Amino acid sequence: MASVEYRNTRVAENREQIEKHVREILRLIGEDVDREGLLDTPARVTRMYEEIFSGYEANPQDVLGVTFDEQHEELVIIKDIIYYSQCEHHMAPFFGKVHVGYLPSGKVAGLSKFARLVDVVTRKLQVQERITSEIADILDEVLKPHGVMVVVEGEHMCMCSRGVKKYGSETITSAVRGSFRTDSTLRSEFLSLINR
Ligand SMILES: Nc1nc2c(ncn2[C@@H]2O[C@H](COP(=O)(O)OP(=O)(O)OP(=O)(O)O)[C@@H](O)[C@H]2O)c(=O)[nH]1
Ligand SMILES: [Zn+2]
Repeated sequence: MASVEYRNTRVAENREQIEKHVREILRLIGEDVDREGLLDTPARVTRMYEEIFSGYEANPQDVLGVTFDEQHEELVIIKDIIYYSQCEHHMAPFFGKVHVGYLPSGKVAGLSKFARLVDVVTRKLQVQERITSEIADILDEVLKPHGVMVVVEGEHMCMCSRGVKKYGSETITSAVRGSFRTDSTLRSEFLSLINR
């Protein structure tokens, strides 16, 4: 599989209904839905949903695509993979970076596939902890490596723009599988390389 750009086809199928409901929300918050600036907003929001909720239809295992045999059994790190997601509590954006490290056991995946995996796991309603463990579990399942470690950094708009309003606070989550669980030197090597 080369580059497949996923879209949420359910959103496309239900376009009219979604647009109608967005328009209704605008009306209910006190907006003039007929003013010029808002006329195309329901359609724009619907198109945006096709994109930001495109993760529902992808099979994350397939996204890793072609894996190949390679006898490199030392640490491989793909760091600073940017993601944008929506928190399932408020439907507010949260975003940041994913760092992945793994110890291959004879099978590696194309580097871009890690970024594609991050895209499909994050482009749906999520919580940061689940993003972290889903990525670790999928890599563990597909590549069957000696070990995997995933670190996710995130800034949550539901904590910045509303509620506690703590702009700039950062959430860091990690998940370890296989040898990363028991080998603290390996974890330290991974952390020092992603923080260098
Ligand atoms: N653990 C976790 N919590 C999250 C994530 N995204 C948002 N939240 C939290 O989900 C919680 C929802 O709490 P509720 O008390 O039901 O909602 P709320 O009244 O809007 O809470 P406040 O944000 O404290 O005003 C909040 O504490 C959010 O900060 C996430 O990715 N992981
Ligand atoms: Zn939230």
